[in-house]
Amino acid sequence: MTDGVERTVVVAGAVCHEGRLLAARRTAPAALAGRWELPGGKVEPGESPEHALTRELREELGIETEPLERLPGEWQLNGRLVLRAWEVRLLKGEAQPLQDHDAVRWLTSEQAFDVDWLEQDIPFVRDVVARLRSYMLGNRDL
Ligand SMILES: Nc1nc2c([nH]c(=O)n2[C@H]2C[C@H](O)[C@@H](COP(=O)(O)OP(=O)(O)OP(=O)(O)O)O2)c(=O)[nH]1
Repeated sequence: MTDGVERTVVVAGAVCHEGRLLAARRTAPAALAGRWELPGGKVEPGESPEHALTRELREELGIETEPLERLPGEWQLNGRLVLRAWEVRLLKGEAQPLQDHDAVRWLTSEQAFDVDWLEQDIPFVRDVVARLRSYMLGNRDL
C-alpha cells in the first residue's frame, strides 16, 4: 500500500498475550540483523494494512492474529517507507521464527527493554508497555 505521497507502509504488530509482548530478532539486512522488532512487513499494492499484518505474522511466525487498534504515531524510515504499528491479539498458534527472524521472546512489561529494539520501535514499545501494565492491574482485556 502506498499513501497519498506514494510512500510504502511497513506494518508492525505489537502482539500481546496474557500480559506479554512478542519481540522478534531480525536476520537481515546486515545492518539490522540481531536487532529486535515488532514483526511485520510491507503492505502490498491493493492490500489493507490489517490484512498485510495478519499475512506477515502468519508467514513469518506461524501465528493467527487479529489486528486491534493502531498505535499512535508513525516513523519515516526513509523517503519511501513509513512505519506504522498496531496492537494485535494472538488467536492461535505458537510463535516460531520461521522466516526473517532467528529468535522470538514473550516479554513482560518488566522485561520489555531487556532486548535491543530497533530505535524506531521504541515509542511503540513504550506505549504497549503502558497497556500491558494496565492489563496486569486488571483494567484491560489485553
Ligand atoms: N517488520 C518490521 N520492519 C521494521 C520495523 N522497524 C523498522 O525499522 N523496520 C524496517 C526494516 C525494513 O527496512 C522494513 C520492513 O521490511 P521487511 O523486510 O520486514 O518487509 P517484508 O517482510 O515485506 O520484506 P520484503 O518483501 O521487502 O523482503 O522496515 C519493525 O518494527 N517491523
